[in-house]
Parts: sequence; structure tokens; C-alpha cells
Amino acid sequence: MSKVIISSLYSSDVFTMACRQFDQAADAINLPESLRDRTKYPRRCVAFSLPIQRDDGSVTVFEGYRVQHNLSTGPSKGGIRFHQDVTLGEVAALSMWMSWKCSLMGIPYGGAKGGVIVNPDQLTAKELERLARRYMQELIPFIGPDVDVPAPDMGTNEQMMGWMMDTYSNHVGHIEPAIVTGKPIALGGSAGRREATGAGVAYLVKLYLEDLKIPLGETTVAIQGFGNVGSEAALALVAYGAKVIAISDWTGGIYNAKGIDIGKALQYIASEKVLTDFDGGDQITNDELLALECTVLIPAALPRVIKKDNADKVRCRILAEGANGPTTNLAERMLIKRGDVLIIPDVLCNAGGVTVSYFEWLQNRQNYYWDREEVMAKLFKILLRAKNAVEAQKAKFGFSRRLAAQTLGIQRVADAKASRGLFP
Ligand SMILES: NC(=O)C1=CN([C@@H]2O[C@H](COP(=O)(O)OP(=O)(O)OC[C@H]3O[C@@H](n4cnc5c(N)ncnc54)[C@H](OP(=O)(O)O)[C@@H]3O)[C@@H](O)[C@H]2O)C=CC1
Ligand SMILES: O=C(O)CCC(=O)C(=O)O
Repeated sequence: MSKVIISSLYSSDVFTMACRQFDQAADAINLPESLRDRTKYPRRCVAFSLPIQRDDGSVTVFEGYRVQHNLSTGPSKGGIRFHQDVTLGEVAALSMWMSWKCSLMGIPYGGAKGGVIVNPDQLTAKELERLARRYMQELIPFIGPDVDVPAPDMGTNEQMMGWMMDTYSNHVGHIEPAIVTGKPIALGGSAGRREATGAGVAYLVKLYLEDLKIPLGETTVAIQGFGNVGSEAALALVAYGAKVIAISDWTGGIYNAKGIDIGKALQYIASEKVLTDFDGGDQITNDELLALECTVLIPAALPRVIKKDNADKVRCRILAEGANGPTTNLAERMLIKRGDVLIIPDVLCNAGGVTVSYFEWLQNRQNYYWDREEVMAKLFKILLRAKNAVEAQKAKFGFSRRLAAQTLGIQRVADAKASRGLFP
């Protein structure tokens, strides 16, 4: 397939954004022309029709995708997103970022991502189970523990990974826990995987606060998205001594200058599903949350929420990208020009999740399990190593932090491709 066809297949703002980042990084490291398109474009993608029976007996056909960006350094790896705004282009962009992320962390995986166009809140638990199982059923010819290993992302969770693992295991005739990560502990999930992404975000924030000499006790935090990543980052930052002053979900946010009781907010979500009417503070909109004066702003939901229109309104010292792709390229240039916001780029900031997914896969394959302490110690060691590598690259070449992180990731993927050669 020509790259013209590939580009139009994935055509979307977010894919264009990921491609422009790649082009800038490739120029910055003088990547040979012969390796550029080969490293940039996804290796393959699959699109599925996913018919499921609804509880009322009717049938709805959902649309789903899996994009495997790169398999040169190991099986491809990345989460599955259930969201109404999913597009093939978004999934492709997310798969590219997974490649650079795994490579930056020194994890022997390529990148992948999956998605289904669905609002999971509008399905019952039984319907979600049918959809998760059907997605895995369709994916079976294209994955395996050495080929492609999914995990949770927005709108999916441990339970869905459990159903997917069960569907795959029934197909192959034996239990195969290493086919997905982020599973329930009872099915071979790793200690620490649930909290890994948020805990990793919090750990990196702590390291950068130390660099800036800002005490944790004087740190205020605003978080957009109070799901797996946002809530776990909140818990970890509160445990470090910071104050979380704002949280939000798709319905809007809560602001409390004295600090939000995160445990109470989690209890509220567990019973009410959404933060609307949570009485832990004043109600604000998601736009207002992004413009709050705070030490640390953590977007932990959708891509492209910090953009040209609101970049000038951002008033944090550290922008910690828990989400993938939350800052558009133009908004990043505006923030860099301003010079008062330190951006921890997504491929570094939220890499705790895939790192512990790698540990989970290793534990599944060895059938030997580690305790949480060991998992977290290994995670923090890898995050610190990656942060130091990014800072060294930034200092050496005068790059932005994102360019530093992406050049490191891209160079390693390109080197692996060059070493493997081409088929005659
Ligand atoms: N899970 C992981 O391990 C990793 C996730 N990430 C990234 O982190 C981000 C969040 O993922 P995750 O926490 O797993 O997802 P979850 O589904 O667990 O949580 C997503 C959160 O975002 C909220 N949300 C949805 N739409 C909006 C909106 N329009 N405005 C504000 N908030 C919104 C959701 O609200 P509601 O629940 O009400 O819908 C929910 O609180 C994604 O970008 C993902 O790619 C990155 C690395 C690893
Ligand atoms: O845990 C994983 O394998 C992938 C996590 C993920 O989707 C991400 O880092 O964006």
C-alpha cells in the first residue's frame, strides 16, 4: 500500500499531530530517508464489525479497530479504548505513541492500540461483556502473547481484560494469561498494575517538583479525568503531601481550594458513577479546570484538550500528561514560548502503565509472581532512568522535553529496523 493511501486511511487531526511530531523528531536526529516511512507508519491495522445481542433481544453492530504499529522489537503492546469518539486515525496515532513509549522505557515491545466506537456508559454489564468477548474473538487470528498483547485504556478495565483472556483461553484450549495485561489479580494480573499509570505520573511529578525546588506541601494539583489514571495519580500525590484542588469527569468538575477528599470522591463515584452533585467543593466546567491556577495540571482523559484557544489560559507550573496526546503541537509551542510551564510529555509521564504491563506479562510467562513492593521498586527505577535519559538528551541538543523523549524512542525503533534489514 502506498503511503498516500495509508495517510488517508488514518486521516484525522490526532494522526496528523503524531505524524508531525515524528517528522520533527526524524529531522532532529537526521534519520535516513530509507528508514523514515518504515518507522513512521503502522505495520498493519484490522477493522471489525462487532455484532452483539442487546439485553432486549435486538442486535447492534459496533465498529472496532486494532492498529499494530511496530513489531520489530517484540510483540506490539497497547490498550483498548471504548469511547464514542474513537476513530481509526486516533487509534493509529495512539499506536505510534505506544511504540516510542515502549522504546523510551527500554521495554522489548512495539506499539499497538485498539478501539471500539461505543459509549460504554450506555451498555449494561452483560452487553459490555458480550462486546469485550466479541472484540477478542475477532482479534484472535491477529494476536498472541508473542504477537500483540492488549491492555486497558479509556472505557475498559480489569474485568474486561478478564473476559478477553477467558475468550482467548477457551479458543486455544488452555489458560493463556499472557494474552492481555491489566487483568484481575485472580487471573494472573500483576500487583500494582491498577495503580501503575497514576502512581508513575505522581512519581515523575515528585521528581520534577524536586528539580524545581517546590515543596510537596505547597503543591496544588488539578486533574481532568477521574478514572483509572486520574484517581490513582490523585491518591499518590495526596500520599506524597500535595493538595488536589480540582477533579473532573465528562460531566464537569469539582473545585475546592482547601483540598478535595479523594477517598470520598472515589466512594461517591463508586455509587453514583459520575461526579455531578458531589458535595466536596464548587462545581466547575472542564474548561475552567484547565485554566485553574495550580502547581500541577494533569490532563487524564482525552487527546487535544489543551489547544490554541486555551493554551494561554493554562496557569500551572508543571503540565503532567497523564492522557495520551492532550496537548496539540501548536499549544505546546505557545507554552514553550511562554517559558513558565514544564511539560512532562505523555510518552514519559504515563509510561508506568505499560511498564507494569510488561512486568505482568513476564510474571505470566514465568508463572512466578512478585509482590507489590518489588513491582513498584522496579517501576520507579525504570521511570527514573527514562527521566534522566530525557533530561540528558534535552540538555545535549537543546530539544524540548517531548522532542527529547520522542527522539530517544524513535531512534531505538529505527535502529532495530535498520539492524533487521529488508527482505530481498
Ligand atoms: N489506563 C492506563 O493504564 C493508561 C491510560 N492512559 C491514558 O490516560 C487517559 C485516561 O485513561 P484511563 O484513566 O484508563 O480511562 P478511564 O476510562 O478509567 O477514565 C477516563 C476518565 O476521563 C473522563 N472523561 C471522559 N470524557 C471526558 C471529557 N470529555 N472531559 C473530561 N473528562 C472526561 C471519564 O469520565 P466518565 O468516567 O464519567 O466517563 C473518566 O473519569 C487516556 O488518555 C489513556 O489513553 C495512558 C497510559 C496508560
Ligand atoms: O499497559 C499497556 O499495555 C498499555 C497502556 C496504554 O495503553 C498506554 O500506555 O497508553
